[in-house]
Amino acid sequence: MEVVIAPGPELARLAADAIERVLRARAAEGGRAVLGVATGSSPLAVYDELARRHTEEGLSFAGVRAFMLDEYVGLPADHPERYRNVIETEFASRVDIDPADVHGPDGLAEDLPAACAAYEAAIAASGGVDVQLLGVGTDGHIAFNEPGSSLASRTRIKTLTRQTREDNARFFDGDVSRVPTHCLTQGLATIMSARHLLLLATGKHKAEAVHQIVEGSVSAMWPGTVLQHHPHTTVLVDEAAASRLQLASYYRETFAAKPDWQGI
Ligand SMILES: N[C@@H]1[C@@H](O)[C@H](O)[C@@H](COP(=O)(O)O)O[C@@H]1O
Repeated sequence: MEVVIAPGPELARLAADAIERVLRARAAEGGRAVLGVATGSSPLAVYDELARRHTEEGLSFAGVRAFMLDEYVGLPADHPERYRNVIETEFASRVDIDPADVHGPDGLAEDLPAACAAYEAAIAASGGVDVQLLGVGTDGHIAFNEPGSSLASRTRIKTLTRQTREDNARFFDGDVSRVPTHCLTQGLATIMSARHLLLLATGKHKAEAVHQIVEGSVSAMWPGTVLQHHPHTTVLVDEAAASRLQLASYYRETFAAKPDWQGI
């Protein structure tokens, strides 16, 4: 696991660099990159940077396929907080990706388990996710894999914890009763199948989760700790989110000594 401690705008640039590298490498070999996209506030600066590179530098997302991490169950199709709409607003509509290439679990399906299985099959059929953006909940959840999630889980229905619903109430006029109670989420094993994981966390409220994920024991109680088993995870954090890391000076020295060509 590689830990990078830097100011927010620098983190967004590094994440965009990693994504751009994959896009260019796939395009050069005549293939199609597969991008894992996430909701929440953490990836927003990355989408801003990717949109800027698209507009100002001609970075193209034509042919790129995107897979979302999760979706609320039951939010109406036109609800602005439906994750499909959030990704459309924050990312897809700002670049040249084909809307038909943006996929998410169908939280309005009549048969939700079948929708979860279909989503797993679609990810597999794409060849798998090249680079996956991730945020983290204050309780250490990634996507919507709440504490107690099986480390071997695949896309499925989950019940949201009170904590997550309270955290997300800010997107629903501060009214927790309007936050859906259920979601469909990629499982931890689904996320672990991606080739490169980029976890972004900023702010003091993420410090404990970041500490657990990077330095704690692997446990379903802190679902993000499963990332310790991934061969290529990059944890991008600002000073506040890094404030509980025991080996912070080691991570800083390691990154500062890294040659320019190595990237993240
Ligand atoms: N399902 C999403 C997660 O994917 C996200 O990581 C988390 C943290 O969001 P934020 O980045 O806004 O703190 O929020 C939600 O629960």
